[in-house]
Amino acid sequence: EKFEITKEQQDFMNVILDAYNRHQIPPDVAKKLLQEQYSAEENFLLLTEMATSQVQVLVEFTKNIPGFLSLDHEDQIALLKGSAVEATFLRSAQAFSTKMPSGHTEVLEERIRKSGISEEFMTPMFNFYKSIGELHMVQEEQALLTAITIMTPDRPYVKDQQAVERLQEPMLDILRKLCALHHPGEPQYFARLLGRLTELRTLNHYHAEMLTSWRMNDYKFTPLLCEIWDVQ
Ligand SMILES: CC(C)c1onc(-c2c(Cl)cccc2Cl)c1COc1ccc2c(ccn2Cc2cccc(C(=O)O)c2)c1
Repeated sequence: EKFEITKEQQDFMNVILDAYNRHQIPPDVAKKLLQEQYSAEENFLLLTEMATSQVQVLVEFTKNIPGFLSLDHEDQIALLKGSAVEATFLRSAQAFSTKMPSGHTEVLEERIRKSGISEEFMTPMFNFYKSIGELHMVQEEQALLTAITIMTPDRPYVKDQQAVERLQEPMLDILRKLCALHHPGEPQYFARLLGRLTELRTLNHYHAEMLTSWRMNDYKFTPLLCEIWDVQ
């Protein structure tokens, strides 16, 4: 049956979901959101800490995606570097729309709005957060969409794109079936999810500009962020 999730697909899904849930931003980092006082510098430092923690979470999650560790090592790095910003946008969108305890969301939005990011990037960023929130994704869909984003074959410097395609395709098939299962009344739901992946790519461009403007104002990043985002 076209939409029947097979036993091995269910097992695969459980591996991805367990990895997605096991690696969370440490609660003390999320808690700081409420405590630290407001200033552009303080907000930037908090967001930098969250982004750094998010990259560590991302690396651990990625290592648990079946097949990732058997890829060429340089391709593993190319996939992580190529997807880090998109995966963080997805994770931060999900933090906004579901997991954050009430009250955190407003504080988080406030801190992002006052962290030295110029107005022109706020609109696309918060439009994306809104468009993800409106999808009401279940956890499995969130976890799979993140894994699919990471396993994007046409990232810069990926040598063996076919090997990445072979890992991404089975995940797209499971996602298609999950969408039919969890959103029976919306036959276009799967297509809408994939549309978000296209929107994500445009955010890479805005993010590169955000980095440039922060650096021009002498904001500093952590070594891990400098490495994954190729700055400094
Ligand atoms: C270096 C820093 C200023 C930065 O540069 N670009 C972005 C940046 C920005 Cl400003 C937006 C989107 C992507 C990036 Cl990289 C950021 C801030 O990055 C983050 C990273 C993670 C974020 C946030 C916001 C929320 N989250 C996720 C989150 C927070 C708290 C709890 C949980 C949880 O899972 O429990 C998750 C910001």
